[in-house]
Amino acid sequence: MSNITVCARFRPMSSKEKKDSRDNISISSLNSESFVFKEEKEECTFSFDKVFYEESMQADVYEFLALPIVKDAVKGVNGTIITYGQTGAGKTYSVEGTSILECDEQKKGLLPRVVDGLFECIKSADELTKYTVKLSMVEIYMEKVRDLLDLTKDNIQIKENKMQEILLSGVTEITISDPGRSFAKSIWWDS
Ligand SMILES: Nc1ncnc2c1ncn2[C@@H]1O[C@H](COP(=O)(O)OP(=O)(O)OP(=O)(O)O)[C@@H](O)[C@H]1O
Repeated sequence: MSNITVCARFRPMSSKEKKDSRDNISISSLNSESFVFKEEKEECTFSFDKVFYEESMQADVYEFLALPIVKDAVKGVNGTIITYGQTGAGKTYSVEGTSILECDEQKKGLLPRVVDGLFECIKSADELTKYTVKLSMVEIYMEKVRDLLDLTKDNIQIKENKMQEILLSGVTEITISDPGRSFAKSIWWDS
């Protein structure tokens, strides 16, 4: 498997989209890695590491895409998860779920699952290894990095150290000791 995994996810169409949808455009599944996009007489096949179709569950996306990254992180390997897509495509749903405070197990997104998974992996790791879990939250807006845990830091600089690690200089880091606390803290800081 390569170092980068790229997946596509379809979400169910809204009632408005169903009403407005054009008959001359269709998407058909070939298998779990490819689909065919058809417009008029033109056909195009798209292939990914995995395609999550409309009926895919949040747990499927987590297990395929995020769990390997969580397991690697516990072994000291850096990982990143990026969602990309036009407005309304389903990025927030995939990452957070219907709400970041959502209790519905099925609809929980990647973020709460990653936090739970991280602590699960740490719990089952050997007792000789000591872990520290820290949380930072930033947003990039108009080319500036803003610290969401301290809004006075509105122009955080991205730097590289001698070990070629990318750092957000001066960003707020809070130490997290259990999964529940990470959300309580981030929500408390946010409000
Ligand atoms: N896989 C899914 N299953 C069911 N509903 C979904 C799914 N993905 C997205 N939705 C719903 O579609 C709507 C748009 O999704 P969402 O808000 O996640 O889009 P977004 O890409 O984050 O948009 P924006 O860039 O505008 O913030 C929401 O009502 C969301 O609940």
